[in-house]
Amino acid sequence: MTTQGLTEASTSKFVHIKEGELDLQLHYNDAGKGAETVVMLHGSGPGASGWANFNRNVHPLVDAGYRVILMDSPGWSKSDPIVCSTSRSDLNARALKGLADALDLDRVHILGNSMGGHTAVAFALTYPQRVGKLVLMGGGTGGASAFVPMPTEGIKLLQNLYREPTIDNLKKMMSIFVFDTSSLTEELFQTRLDNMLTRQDHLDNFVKSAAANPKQFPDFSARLGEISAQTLIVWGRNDRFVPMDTGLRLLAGIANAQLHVFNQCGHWAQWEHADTFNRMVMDFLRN
Ligand SMILES: O=C(O)/C=C/C(=O)/C=C/C=C(\O)C(=O)O
Repeated sequence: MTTQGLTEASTSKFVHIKEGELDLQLHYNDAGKGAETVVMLHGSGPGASGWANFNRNVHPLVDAGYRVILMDSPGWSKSDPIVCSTSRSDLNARALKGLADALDLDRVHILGNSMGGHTAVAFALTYPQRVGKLVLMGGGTGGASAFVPMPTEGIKLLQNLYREPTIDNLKKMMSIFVFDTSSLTEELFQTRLDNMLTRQDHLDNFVKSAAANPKQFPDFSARLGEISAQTLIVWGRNDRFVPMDTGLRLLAGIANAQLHVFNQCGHWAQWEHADTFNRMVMDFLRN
């Protein structure tokens, strides 16, 4: 199949899920028709969505023969709003279980970015039989860094942007989000700002959630040994949001893991180094 014509609008779908205490509508994008499915999970920034995070990764994977599902987590984009006062990683994992059940997907590969990585690990710990391979980028577990003060400078800017969603605060955050800021266009800023402001309820709920439970992403370090899935960990050496030693903790804990570190790369490896990243992921999934 060739991906010409695949757009956010042409792949956009909704589903109602009931999973434990979760009873809500999820938005997702569904692209490609392969026998194997790759689920992509976005990060926690304001205005993030599956399509915003992975628009440089969907087409190559669809062309390589995979079905690609982008799940918008509860509280983001076109999915229903929610206040989370417990573990956001586990809440998202339950949402993914509901989505996988609704789509009749027994087993999925999961590619998670930042919060999406935390969610992928939570899913692998709770539903190990439903996981093929894992790709974790700039995320996988919460917990303290041995080297960098927490919250990091990036997370402080992200939280500030949730509280005051202005173009200036967006630009401040984005200025340390990626390594090469010359790749950020006014169009990208404007799209992201529009995404954020369309859902003031999501912004308010994120702030409420953080007030109710500042540790939205628990530290899974002690349980990483339970994960048997083959895992590719990808990090940017210049990540100022989730520090690189989190990747080393994942590598130490997950037995079948390998780590790739991109130089000159911030928190968005899948976007900043998209071509190499896509080749690496396809090679990892294939072998
Ligand atoms: O605080 C954490 O551990 C996780 C932070 C994130 O998930 C940040 C992600 C930001 C994006 O991916 C974005 O597109 O804004």
